[in-house]
Amino acid sequence: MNGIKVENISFSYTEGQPVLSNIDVHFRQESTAIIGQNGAGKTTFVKLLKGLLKPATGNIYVNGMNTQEYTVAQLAKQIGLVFQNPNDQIFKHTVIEEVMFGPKNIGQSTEEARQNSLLALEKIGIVHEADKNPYDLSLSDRKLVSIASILAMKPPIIIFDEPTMGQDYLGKERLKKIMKDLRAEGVLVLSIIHDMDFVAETFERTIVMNQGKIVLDGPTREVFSHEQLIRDVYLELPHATQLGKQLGLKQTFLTVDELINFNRKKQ
Ligand SMILES: Nc1ncnc2c1ncn2[C@@H]1O[C@H](COP(=O)(O)OP(=O)(O)OP(=O)(O)O)[C@@H](O)[C@H]1O
Repeated sequence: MNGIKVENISFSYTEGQPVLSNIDVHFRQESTAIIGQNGAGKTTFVKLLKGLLKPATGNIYVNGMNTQEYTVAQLAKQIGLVFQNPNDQIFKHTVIEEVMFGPKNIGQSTEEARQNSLLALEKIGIVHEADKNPYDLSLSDRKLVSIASILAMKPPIIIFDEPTMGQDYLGKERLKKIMKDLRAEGVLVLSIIHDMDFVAETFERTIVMNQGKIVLDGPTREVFSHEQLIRDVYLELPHATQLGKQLGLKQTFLTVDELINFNRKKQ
């Protein structure tokens, strides 16, 4: 069974205070954004997918492996998680050592790990920083290092937690390309994300969480067509979607380019 199958899971940190309840969802190939206001349970959910936490009830299968029955180390070949804060992930003295740590840990030889790490750094666009100390880099480049560390392990599933945090326009464009390339290579890409324009421009599917439950799940365009529901859970629509609505158009636009093209065709 490929992808991630989540079967009716619940989870709480403190007894009697459920953080997630009755979540039933399947991730196959589509790149998927997980959105929701602060405290909705997104980070807890992805920690469960990664096997860092175990569900109180229900099961999660990662490429067929039940997370209840495997350690985080055993699951690491299947699923990588890029943490929200790169400082939680980085602890070596050079970028290349940092990126090689994960691949070596899952059994790659030093040479193989070096090759995969250099390739990952090249893909991310920071191979020229391989010998620098990660802490001499900007926060946004450090975030790229933490992404390269996961890419170098070549897991078939990669989850990003707030990848656009601290990234400027170029950083976001680069991330968008990395995610789209991964998708084209057959990697299952999931991401927690607060930047709605980035969601609209990047992901095929969007899941909306609120108070520990999935309240909307579908193709990104369809999800953003539910204007009132999105507002009810204190989220905003992407700017292009808002603009289309303000212009009185019925369609749900995801990008400004779509809106411009639509107007051109009308003229
Ligand atoms: N380690 C923990 N111990 C106890 N409660 C926790 C812990 N981590 C998170 N929580 C609580 O669980 C709930 C869900 O938090 P979580 O971080 O999963 O939400 P989130 O949607 O990722 O929020 P954010 O967007 O702010 O990161 C919140 O009420 C939070 O206070």
